[in-house]
Amino acid sequence: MNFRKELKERMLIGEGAMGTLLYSNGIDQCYEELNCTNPDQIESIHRAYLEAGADILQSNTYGANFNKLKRYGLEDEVSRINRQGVILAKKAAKGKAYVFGTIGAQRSIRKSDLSMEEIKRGFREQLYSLLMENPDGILLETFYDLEELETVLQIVKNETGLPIIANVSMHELGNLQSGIHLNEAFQKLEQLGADVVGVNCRLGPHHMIRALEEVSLPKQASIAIYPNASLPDYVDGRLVYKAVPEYFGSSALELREQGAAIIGGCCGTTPLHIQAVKHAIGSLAPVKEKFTKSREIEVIEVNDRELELPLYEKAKTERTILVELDPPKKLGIESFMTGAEVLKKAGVDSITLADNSLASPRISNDALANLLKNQLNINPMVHITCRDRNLIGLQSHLMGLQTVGLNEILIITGDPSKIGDFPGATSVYDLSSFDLISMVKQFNEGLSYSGQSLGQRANFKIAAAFNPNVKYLDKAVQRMEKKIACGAQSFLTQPIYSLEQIEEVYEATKHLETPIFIGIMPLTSTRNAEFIHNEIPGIKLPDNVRRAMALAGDDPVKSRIEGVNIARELVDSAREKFKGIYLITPFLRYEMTAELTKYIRKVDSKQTSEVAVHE
Ligand SMILES: Cc1cc2nc3c(=O)[nH]c(=O)nc-3n(C[C@H](O)[C@H](O)[C@H](O)COP(=O)(O)OP(=O)(O)OC[C@H]3O[C@@H](n4cnc5c(N)ncnc54)[C@H](O)[C@@H]3O)c2cc1C
Ligand code: MET
Ligand SMILES: [Zn+2]
Repeated sequence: MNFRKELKERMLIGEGAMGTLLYSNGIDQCYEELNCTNPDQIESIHRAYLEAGADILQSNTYGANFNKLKRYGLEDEVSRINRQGVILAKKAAKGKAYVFGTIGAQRSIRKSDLSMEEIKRGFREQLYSLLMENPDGILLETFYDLEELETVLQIVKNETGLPIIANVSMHELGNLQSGIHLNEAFQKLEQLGADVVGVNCRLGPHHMIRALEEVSLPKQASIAIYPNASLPDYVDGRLVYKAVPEYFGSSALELREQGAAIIGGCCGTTPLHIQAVKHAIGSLAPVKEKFTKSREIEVIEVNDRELELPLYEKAKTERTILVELDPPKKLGIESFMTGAEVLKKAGVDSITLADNSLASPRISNDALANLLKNQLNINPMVHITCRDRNLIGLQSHLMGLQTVGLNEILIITGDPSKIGDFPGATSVYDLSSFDLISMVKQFNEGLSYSGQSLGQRANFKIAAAFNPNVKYLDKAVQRMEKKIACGAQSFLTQPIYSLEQIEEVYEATKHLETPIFIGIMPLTSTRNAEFIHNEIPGIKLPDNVRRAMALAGDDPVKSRIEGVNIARELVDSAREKFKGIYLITPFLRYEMTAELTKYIRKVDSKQTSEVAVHE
């Protein structure tokens, strides 16, 4: 038997599911451990697939790497489980089928914290264990992350001359997680030396066929397709797949027409599915040519609804004042709307609305932003955290904001749920602030997260957060630079309380062209000052500031005056060096931020007239 030769001459059939078959048999443990604890069961499943017509068996070692086995306390068993996996498949194959050593991705569909170094280490250990038992090839599967697959493929290429099947998994139809199209992914994998490039899992035959229609035949490599039985259904807390083997079989013919040379099955498939494939494709040869549908590139219109200069552009050349006015925590928006009106009259350029700041629920900021826009003709800035919405929610939210013309947004990670009123709530964090900034930039190019056309370009103006209240300012500046590289167009800082810090921020960021809005939040009382000084991470108030607030004591009027006076001093220093000022309204006390706004406008206009007199 010569795999590479046979692959060009006739269609080959792969195995079907192992994991979901064991799961549907009621097994709920580490499937790969069964290679050692219940070898007969694994061998008999391989045998059932062989009898159904499979030409390629794959070892039951999909998740048998250090990082996944560790979850079961089996990290010391990597070698034994993998070696035993190949031995069992060989025993079942009895020389009548090829046996490939299976290696599954370590990063799954969700973002994982595993570094590439950890992945490589785990991968190498698994690969060496499989190779000890002389498989006929290596099958890499369920790789949502192309970068991970490219990395491990290179390692296999360096370690062995055995045939390699490299299977990605699609995110949206035709696209991988990173937005790259299947056709390009196949070309890259072929260039790196995969004998077979393919797709497995997540989608059923229908979507695999549709995706292949836009994929051309590779120059050298062959194509493998391992669809799931169907899309999964969620019944009584378990994932179940519709089992229609005949449909699976007839789909195999279409997959062949679209270029597949190997057809197997992934989740939800059974020996009956593989038998149906065998009946359908018999001993046909793979196609040598095919019609490739051109990719539908929808016309992306440029959205030209720009009415005002974006805030980040404005802040490059003239004084720009943003004031944060947070949505109320209770129903009833009278004082919020009054506050917004007062701030508008005071001369703010925009009102920014936090997204459930401090991880506690507030009236949704997009609803209030809409009211501000429509009722008060204010162009608000909407904060968006990565905490409360998953990848679906974030994309839908952005499309909604774009549709109603709320394009000024501030992207932040978001305070974690555990600090807020519902500490048990999930902090989603499907995306980091860097990822979300990149995604919005991609929206502005007319593409969704996974690279599908949105039909139009969005026109978001992307602000990001800069926290200078950290031990190492240079690290925070590096994060800014990374955010700029992702697409950030301006920065708003955490509140700053000392003149020295304004100077430090200026020195540390003066090389950047991206405008910075310096955050200033007036203190409201001595208690407020002491809380910030003693409990808020990273913030230390200068002694004179704490003393001044303490002198005002419990008197609310004196405290307000003192709070505004201290903020004025900070404003004076900030306005000399930065055009952007970001005033944060404490506890809906908008009269304080309105007073500061008027103050800035007044001193600016005074300066302008002084300059005019000199001229
Ligand atoms: C202008 C502004 C507006 C905000 N609006 C909201 C809001 O609407 N809703 C809300 O819930 N929260 C809000 N926050 C709070 C913010 O989400 C938290 O401060 C969050 O922890 C940091 O988010 P980020 O996007 O600035 O940080 P990112 O740069 O995305 O950092 C994320 C995490 O990385 C770590 N990190 C950051 N910098 C460093 C560093 N120098 N060294 C080591 N680790 C680091 C921290 O753990 C941090 O939490 C706002 C903050 C700012 C500055
Ligand atoms: N081949 C593996 C199995 O059937 C891959 C599953 S994809 C999550 O268990
Ligand atoms: Zn699968």
